[in-house]
Amino acid sequence: MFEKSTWITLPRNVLLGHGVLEDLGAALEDLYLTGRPLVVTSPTPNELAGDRVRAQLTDPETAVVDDASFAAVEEVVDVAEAVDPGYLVALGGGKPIDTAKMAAHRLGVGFVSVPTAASHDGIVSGRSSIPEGDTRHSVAADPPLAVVADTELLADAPWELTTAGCADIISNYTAVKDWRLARRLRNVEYSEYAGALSEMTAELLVASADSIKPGLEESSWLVAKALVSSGVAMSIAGSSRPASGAEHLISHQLDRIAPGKALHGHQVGVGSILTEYLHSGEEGEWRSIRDALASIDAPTTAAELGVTDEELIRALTTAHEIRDRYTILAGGVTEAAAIETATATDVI
Ligand SMILES: NC(=O)C1=CN([C@@H]2O[C@H](COP(=O)(O)OP(=O)(O)OC[C@H]3O[C@@H](n4cnc5c(N)ncnc54)[C@H](OP(=O)(O)O)[C@@H]3O)[C@@H](O)[C@H]2O)C=CC1
Ligand SMILES: O=C(CO)COP(=O)(O)O
Ligand SMILES: [Zn+2]
Repeated sequence: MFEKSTWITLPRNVLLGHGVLEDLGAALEDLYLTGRPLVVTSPTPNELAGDRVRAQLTDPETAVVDDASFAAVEEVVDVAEAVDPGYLVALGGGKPIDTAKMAAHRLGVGFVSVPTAASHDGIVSGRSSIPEGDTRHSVAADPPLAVVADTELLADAPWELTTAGCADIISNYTAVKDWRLARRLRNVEYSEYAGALSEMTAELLVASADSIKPGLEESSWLVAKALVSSGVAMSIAGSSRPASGAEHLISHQLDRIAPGKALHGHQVGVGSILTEYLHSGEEGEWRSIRDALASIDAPTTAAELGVTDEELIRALTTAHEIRDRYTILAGGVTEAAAIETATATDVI
């Protein structure tokens, strides 16, 4: 008997382009949302775009969070208790969007994603990435009901946020390799569609690398399209697997070992150079990944990330402890192997 089934949840409206922030009100109307809106944001995005967002909402309340954590989710839930919101509006980078995503899930309401930076592919995904103690959870939530990604706003953000988004996409290459490895060795459920979409997204972005330059709004357009596509791959998979493999584990570990030093996207990009080398050795594609990162001004070394060689090696040797996700790191990489990998790839 045939017993397979799937349930894919995707945003209903994706508005992407110059000036679309002014269409937020129309996008909300199209969703028939009712009740008070609660804007979940962080300090810089609130300052940059909070008033433009609130001007399109009826009787909005705002919760400003500083990070993506279970405590931040509780802060939002506390504000929501007084407001009884009908829906949330997530405004900012990956951290407020992840926080709002989880809070919306907790509160049983929908949310709309308004990114202020093209820095990560959680804009559309149905998962939140939340650190807790020695681990990092990929928490199931719902994707946004709508995404309003204004390329004018994204292009005004510091260039390194856009290069971080590019690197988060380039890391899909190794994430999918890890996913396939886990299917072969651990019989992990694998989606050909999600894997192919994730890889194709990285390929198309790398093919457009010449058009990704600071000061060009076109760059934000290209990167934001890729971020949406990668988020859809995660929604199809029902997991962050298509966009998060061992390179992400290394980045999550760096967040613990050397907090605040580098952006998520930049860390996963460097992680991808290392894990591609671990997958395929000297003859593998690690140079292509490094060159793709360099071509869009993303870091390719520990020094460019602002972390020490020792911190990088510690992250590489301990990354497998972060969560129970089978990757090329399997039971761990010895210090000698980590040093050889990082040296051979010029990461240290
Ligand atoms: N759920 C998922 O599927 C995914 C989740 N992620 C998560 O997203 C996070 C990374 O996202 P990222 O955006 O780098 O992190 P942040 O949200 O911390 O944003 C990075 C920095 O950019 C600032 N900022 C945001 N917008 C602007 C702007 N327009 N102009 C100037 N500064 C701005 C933020 O300010 P401020 O400090 O005020 O916030 C912050 O300092 C990680 O926690 C990662 O795990 C990443 C990929 C996928
Ligand atoms: O960053 C992600 C995809 O780019 C997802 O993060 P996780 O590794 O927490 O699933
Ligand atoms: Zn990521």
